[in-house]
Amino acid sequence: MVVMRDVAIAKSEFVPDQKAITKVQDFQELPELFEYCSLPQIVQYVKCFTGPNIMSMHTMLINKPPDAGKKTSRHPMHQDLHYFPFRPADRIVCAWTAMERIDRSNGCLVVLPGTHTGELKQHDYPEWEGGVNKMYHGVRDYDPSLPRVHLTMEKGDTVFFHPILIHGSGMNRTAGFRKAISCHYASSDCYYIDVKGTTQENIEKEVIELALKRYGVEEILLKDAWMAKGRLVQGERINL
Ligand SMILES: CCCCCCCC(=O)SCCNC(=O)CCNC(=O)[C@H](O)C(C)(C)COP(=O)(O)OP(=O)(O)OC[C@H]1O[C@@H](n2cnc3c(N)ncnc32)[C@H](O)[C@@H]1OP(=O)(O)O
Ligand SMILES: O=C(O)CCC(=O)C(=O)O
Repeated sequence: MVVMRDVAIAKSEFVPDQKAITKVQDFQELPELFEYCSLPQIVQYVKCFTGPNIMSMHTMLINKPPDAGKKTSRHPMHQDLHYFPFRPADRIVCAWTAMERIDRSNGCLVVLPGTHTGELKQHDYPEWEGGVNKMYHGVRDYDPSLPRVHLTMEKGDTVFFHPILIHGSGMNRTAGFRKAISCHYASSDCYYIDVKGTTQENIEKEVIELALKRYGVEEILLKDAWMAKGRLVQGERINL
């Protein structure tokens, strides 16, 4: 499990530690939270994309904090496939469930409809004055005039989306912590790719640096990190 703090709040001396938490990632070994990933109400839709052999690859409990005034609570527009060294993209899907009412005031999801039919684009850190959270890469070039949809969701509403869909989320302008839970699923028939020489090389480099710093692990590839995180939800574990 990785506990992540908002960069602006983590660097402030005045905020109690737990008030800085922006997300808990990789909860696949925590039964109470992992129950979300196998809920029949969710899996019945996931199966339409993955088929019967379903792996959970990435889990997040997102706790977007009240913005500290630096706009770091925003999540830049990105494509999740940037982080994933496995394919095909059409066999990967994200389920994202609102744990309370989420609208523009507390930083709802923003999507660019139809972009899932495009290509994976180059991602980098956005040039934001107030700082950017670690590994929150954004799409370098997308057409800012494309129509945007802000997803207002009620507690328990779930959205399912493709890993090439360009999406992000806005600033939390309220005093509350905006909560959502999500799981990225993939078919266990998916296969790993080598990201060397691709646009994903920069995220692999960061993951390798983090693995060395946090766990003292040397000589890993992006796919090794994912192999360790993946967990079977249903069916048979094949390639992943
Ligand atoms: C990899 C899979 C992604 C899947 C795709 C889904 C889309 C996404 O969610 S993208 C975002 C993914 N982000 C991540 O996975 C990041 C995971 N986070 C982490 O690993 C840690 O929280 C990490 C490395 C940022 C901080 O680790 P932690 O052990 O808490 O650090 P800590 O010892 O307190 O602080 C170390 C330094 O990092 C800084 N820091 C703390 N939090 C952050 C942050 N959010 N961003 C940037 N710097 C930070 C601290 O201020 C400190 O700086 P300094 O050395 O200058 O004093
Ligand atoms: O919950 C959010 O604010 C955005 C989550 C997201 O886009 C992601 O983690 O990929």
